[in-house]
Amino acid sequence: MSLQSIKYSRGSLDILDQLLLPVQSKYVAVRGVEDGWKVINKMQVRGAPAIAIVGCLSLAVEIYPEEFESKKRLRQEVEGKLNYLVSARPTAVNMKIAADELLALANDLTKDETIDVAGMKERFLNATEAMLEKDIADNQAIGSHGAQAILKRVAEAAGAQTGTAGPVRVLTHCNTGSLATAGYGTALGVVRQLAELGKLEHVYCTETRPYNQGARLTAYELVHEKFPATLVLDSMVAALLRAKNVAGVVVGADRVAANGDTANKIGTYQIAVVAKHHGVPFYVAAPLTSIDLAIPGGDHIIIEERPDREMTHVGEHRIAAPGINCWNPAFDVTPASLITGIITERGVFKPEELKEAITKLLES
Ligand SMILES: CSC[C@H]1O[C@H](OP(=O)(O)O)[C@H](O)[C@@H]1O
Repeated sequence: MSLQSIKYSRGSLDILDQLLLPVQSKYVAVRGVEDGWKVINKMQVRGAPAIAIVGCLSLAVEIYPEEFESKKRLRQEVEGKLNYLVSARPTAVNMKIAADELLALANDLTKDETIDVAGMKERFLNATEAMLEKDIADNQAIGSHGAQAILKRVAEAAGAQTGTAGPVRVLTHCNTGSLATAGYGTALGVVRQLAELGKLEHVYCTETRPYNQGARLTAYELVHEKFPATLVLDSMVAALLRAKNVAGVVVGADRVAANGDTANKIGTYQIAVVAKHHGVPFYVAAPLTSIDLAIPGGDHIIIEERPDREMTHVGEHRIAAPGINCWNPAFDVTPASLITGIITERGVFKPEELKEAITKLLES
């Protein structure tokens, strides 16, 4: 059993093929950008942060053995390959943000007369490799901020001191753990932190049809960690919140707009509506690399639509009537009005505070 979604050393990249989990744990070699694009598009690797990291590392393994005639030639190669990688899946913003940052670095290095083409390539490789450790550190910070926010909320509701709250029951959707990131996870990082604090009574995970990230991946992680966990059907969330005293919902994000509207796995919006009805706090956990201040609201987010076969078949087994039409958006948008807080590595923000707070952080 492995929870390491990405194995990298300079010149070598392997990803855990998540289409085969949980019954088979098999790594697939990614030898360059073409392989990187394919494993992202086919969802052999998925999860907004993991998509960006695998995409950028696929470029790193491609350029590592190459000798470039000039810094301009290297920059041209980097720009073309990064734009190609961004096209693999349109909704998560992390790959686009990483591409923009790496292209800005390539532009700066091209102009820097103190660095030759070999030095530029080394600096570029170092920048892509740094994404792995930074993502894990960000996720641990998200976990800490998120756990404290949920416990504080529970204590306030009970009129008690924050330190006395819990243990709590939480619900999560899709997979936002080590299999969606470089490690530890975002929303599942909050669950891990609650468990590390001894404050996790129970975690419920939804199956997350049709790719079943919850049943296949999150359940895999929770069993691996020996957390008290229960799998529920996507259709059970209302009954669960009514019956099981869930203290909070925490989900991930693929793209958070400037006003806090959040695109996440299909079904998230529905859970947020049910949480509002039952007075259960609803949190989004996401690194700053999932926040897109360039778009004002959720209506501007492109929602990926995936093949009908993901709905009509489970593996090779057909479960839907031949000939039926299907609608298979991979994500939906939860309006900011349904979100209690957005948990980042720099703190927890109310949606209405997000744009100003993140702008200040990015300028500091
Ligand atoms: C920390 S992963 C964020 C996000 O990505 C997942 O989508 P997919 O499995 O299609 O890549 C899901 O929406 C997670 O919440």
